[in-house]
Amino acid sequence: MAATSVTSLSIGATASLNTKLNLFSQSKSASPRINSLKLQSFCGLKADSSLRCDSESSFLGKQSSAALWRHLAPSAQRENLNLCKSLQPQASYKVAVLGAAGGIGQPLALLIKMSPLVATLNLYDIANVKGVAADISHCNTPSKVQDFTGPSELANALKGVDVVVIPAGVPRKPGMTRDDLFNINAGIVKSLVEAVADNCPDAFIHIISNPVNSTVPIAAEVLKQKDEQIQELTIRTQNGGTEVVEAKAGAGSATLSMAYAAARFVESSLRALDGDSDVFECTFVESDLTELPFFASRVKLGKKGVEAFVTSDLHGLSEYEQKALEALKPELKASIEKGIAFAHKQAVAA
Ligand SMILES: NC(=O)C1=CN([C@@H]2O[C@H](COP(=O)(O)OP(=O)(O)OC[C@H]3O[C@@H](n4cnc5c(N)ncnc54)[C@H](O)[C@@H]3O)[C@@H](O)[C@H]2O)C=CC1
Ligand SMILES: O=C([O-])CC(=O)C(=O)O
Repeated sequence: MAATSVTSLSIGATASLNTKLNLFSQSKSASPRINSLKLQSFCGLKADSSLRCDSESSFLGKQSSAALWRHLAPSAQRENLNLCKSLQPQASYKVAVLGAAGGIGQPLALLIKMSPLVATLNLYDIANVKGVAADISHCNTPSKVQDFTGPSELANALKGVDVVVIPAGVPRKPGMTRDDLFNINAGIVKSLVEAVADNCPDAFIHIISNPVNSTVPIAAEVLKQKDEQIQELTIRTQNGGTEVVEAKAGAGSATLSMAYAAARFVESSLRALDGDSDVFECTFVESDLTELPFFASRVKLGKKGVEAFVTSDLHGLSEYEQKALEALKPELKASIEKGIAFAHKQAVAA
């Protein structure tokens, strides 16, 4: 039997594009490290709009909850916080269970459905998840339950998710070691974590699929590789024009790809003028998406030009993206001001 000092491991806030890889393990006997602001997370079974601090129905149980409270109360007082007030849970988080139709996935989904902190519970599996979701959705707690079946629906299951739990894969049969599961479960975990990195890179990821001593490192590696790929891709995108100038070695800059992009924009403009209500393009344009007066934005085109901005594009940025956005602002601001000053000067001179 493979050595397992751990029974479940978690990876927190992983592919946040800044190598912020945070691994920690929980043995069955380990006591949880608790941040007072996160105390409400431990009140999961209480599906009520308000919680008592000595909640008996916490996942921690009555004694542990009381011990936790004794531990936290002095520091709460020191910080002059009314912890009880801060324990009002709000159903605002999105959780996904991948492998939700399985032996662990089903009761896990049911238990998560009890949490007052969950607004949306996405249940994903390669089969049989519709019935599970329908069944669980009849529990009258606040969260909305959605089902997703098969790889084509995986990305949608993960969009905007805050916490992902992965009990997908095969379990042991008598006579098997956990390591015997490696050949099947390694690939499953790899592909699921790749999808997490692509769709909710800042989510907490909890891996249950065995052998965890290998599947957690697989997940960590997948996330690191994705991180490197994103950085490479960002630099390549920033230098796209230079790549062509250098390849043409003095014979000009981008012409074919630019003509293609412009022709596509013309076609989109014509469709918008023609009344098509589903025309979206990216363009550097006067915009109030940021504090800068112009910004490259995805816009909806209509008969009168730009009809709306897709504001959601700037929501949920990873730390890497947020830093990159802040870093570009001074240079972009200077370029915009230079253009405006030039136009003013010309107007005065005329
Ligand atoms: N970390 C730990 O302490 C423990 C880990 N486990 C492990 O948890 C895993 C799940 O165990 P059970 O729920 O009993 O197994 P199960 O066979 O009942 O459920 C697994 C589920 O995963 C789904 N699945 C398979 N491939 C998938 C994919 N590519 N994407 C999404 N879903 C997929 C299956 O359709 C099934 O619904 C096993 O690997 C088991 O060894 C089990 C107990 C404790
Ligand atoms: O023994 C298994 O295969 C499942 C497991 O990891 C556990 O129960 O600790």
